[in-house]
Amino acid sequence: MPVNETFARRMRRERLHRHGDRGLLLVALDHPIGAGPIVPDGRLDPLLHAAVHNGADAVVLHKGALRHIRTGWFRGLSLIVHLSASTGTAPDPDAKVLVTGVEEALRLGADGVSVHVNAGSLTEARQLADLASVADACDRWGLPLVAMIYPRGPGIRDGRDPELVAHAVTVAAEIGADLVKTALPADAAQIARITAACPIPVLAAGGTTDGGASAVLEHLGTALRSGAAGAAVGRLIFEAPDPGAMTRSVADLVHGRRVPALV
Ligand SMILES: O=C(CO)COP(=O)(O)O
Ligand SMILES: N[C@@H](CC=O)C(=O)O
Repeated sequence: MPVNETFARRMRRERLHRHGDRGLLLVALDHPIGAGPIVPDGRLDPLLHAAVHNGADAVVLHKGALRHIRTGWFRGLSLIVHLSASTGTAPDPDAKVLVTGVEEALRLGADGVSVHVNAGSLTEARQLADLASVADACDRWGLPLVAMIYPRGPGIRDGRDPELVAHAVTVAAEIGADLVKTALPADAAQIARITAACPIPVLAAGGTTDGGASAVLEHLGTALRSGAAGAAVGRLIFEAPDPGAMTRSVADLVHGRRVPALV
């Protein structure tokens, strides 16, 4: 436990772990602002159903989505409200901006908040300042903060470069995040080095499914065996023919540390 953590923040951070172990599975549904609809009928409730019944600990949502889903899911799931956004069609899609704040997230019932920062982007300075102001508000309110930080920008050739990823997760910890989510490299030894050097738990992002679902599951398994504290997974789950079964496969890795049945 960090020595200067308040009772409220510690309680809320511990409560994120719905399965009583050290692993954390966040189902990330914060993609619609960036990429458009993620379900053909606009209904997120079936994905929430899949998450709550298959081992997820929390879901990540933008505030507007909360108007269109049932509250009952959160008897068995925690809610992380995502505070930042950009669209994929923007002149600079890497330029994330804050679209709501910590007090509003608390009014909405959040158990935690998340902020995305693209380290190396043209607007990195402003994104770091935004993360820092959210971290200060989280300190005031005792709310857990997840930093989603990725090396991304005009000078970044490989966003999974181990040196860049190690630096990025360190930035998140130094600014005051409780947890950091990033795209980890493929190599187990590099992941182990990154997670060992980072003072806060590192969550592995799922990432694109262009190489097939099995490749993403295999990567998540490697990350979890190499020091990742959990996973934040979106596309792998909401693009799956059976999101419930896919959530279960990831949850088995996160909570059961079992090698997945490849789908
Ligand atoms: O945390 C995430 C998005 O915010 C992870 O999403 P993907 O698995 O689609 O990369
Ligand atoms: N936060 C991630 C994925 C979700 O939208 C990103 O912006 O790349």
